[in-house]
Amino acid sequence: MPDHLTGPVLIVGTGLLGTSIGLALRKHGIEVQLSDLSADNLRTASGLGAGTPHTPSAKEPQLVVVAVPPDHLADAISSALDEHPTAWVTDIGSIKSGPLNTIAGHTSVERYCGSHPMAGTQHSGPLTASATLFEGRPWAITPHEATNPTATAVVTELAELTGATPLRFGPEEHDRAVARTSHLPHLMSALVAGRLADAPEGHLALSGPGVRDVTRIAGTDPGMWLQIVPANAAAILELIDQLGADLARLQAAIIADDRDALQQLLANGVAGTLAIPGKHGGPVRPMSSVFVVVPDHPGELARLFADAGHAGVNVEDVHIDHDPGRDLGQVELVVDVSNEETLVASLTARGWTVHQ
Ligand SMILES: NC(=O)c1ccc[n+]([C@@H]2O[C@H](COP(=O)([O-])OP(=O)(O)OC[C@H]3O[C@@H](n4cnc5c(N)ncnc54)[C@H](O)[C@@H]3O)[C@@H](O)[C@H]2O)c1
Ligand SMILES: O=C(O)C(=O)C[C@]1(C(=O)O)C=C[C@@H](O)C=C1
Repeated sequence: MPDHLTGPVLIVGTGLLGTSIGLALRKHGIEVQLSDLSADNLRTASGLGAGTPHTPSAKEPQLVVVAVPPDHLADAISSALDEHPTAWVTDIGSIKSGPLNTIAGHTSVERYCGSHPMAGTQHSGPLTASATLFEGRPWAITPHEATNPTATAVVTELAELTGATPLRFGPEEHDRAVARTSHLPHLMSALVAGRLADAPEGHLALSGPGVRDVTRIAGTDPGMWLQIVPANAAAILELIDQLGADLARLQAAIIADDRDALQQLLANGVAGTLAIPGKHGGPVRPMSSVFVVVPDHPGELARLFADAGHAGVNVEDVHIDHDPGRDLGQVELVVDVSNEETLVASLTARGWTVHQ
């Protein structure tokens, strides 16, 4: 077996993640075989061009990527090691220690190296998959003590080929890290969104970008999270304890109108947002938002992006808001702060209504 990624790659589980990995690998001409318990998802993924359904006569895979729901990871990794005795095996599940502990006694466990791309959306299933899902995102590579170094190298190459940035973590360290960066944020988003579900009539008409930013991920199908949370309970509970203490401090500060205490809690939040690394794991670059009023007609967004392109400005992020009751939308273009004035001048000259 070559010690770098040549394929074929067998993807087990053709949902959002599995199909996105297949699409990204096909762009590099790597042979991708697909399998799934759901014949519908398998058909959709292969129809989208993520690979071809795996058959018993298919060429032996060099690498198996297990992309099934968290509760089924250990069984699927173990089956992959049994059924493909010459293949390296990885999984891309959101938690690493539990599945590893279950398969630790497998006679071929050295062929397994866990991994976890920090990329996703609030949707599941193959239909919303994208070849570019992983671009610029971190991808944890989590070898265990007995992992063969070639398995680690091949899985690292998988992450790189999809455009992600591979980062090495031990499995337990990984689980503690994602409790903070993924699991707690998801649960808090769900709790804040839960306060909206029983809002008095009419109040939600005042939903601006703030509440949308905080609650987007709460819209995810709870199925995956019902499996992730118990699998990382200890690390999540430790953070909930800390957060509980913060909430008590916040409550006390508000009751006592203690501006200093309130300032400290808010400043901590600012420090937290600044600590998040930028794209590709680089330092955070200062960004600016340019808001553009866009008529709610076909083709207007394409025209706006083309005009931003003419200005020579790279749009780093986009958010779209609809103005309730009006035939207008507001598009927030997030750009490097050094490009803000150029973009505003260029879009204004081309007839757009722009706010900063
Ligand atoms: N969605 C995300 O944001 C995200 C991000 C990173 C990692 N992950 C992890 O990736 C994995 C897949 O998540 P997803 O969002 O693609 O889920 P998904 O629900 O979109 O897809 C899961 C797929 O696995 C199939 N499946 C279930 N059990 C199977 C089995 N035993 N054998 C073969 N196929 C099986 C299902 O039919 C489905 O097609 C999960 O372990 C999740 O923790 C998800
Ligand atoms: O963007 C999103 O929708 C996600 O929540 C993706 C996200 C995360 O960043 O927390 C969710 C769970 C996965 O294990 C990895 C990525």
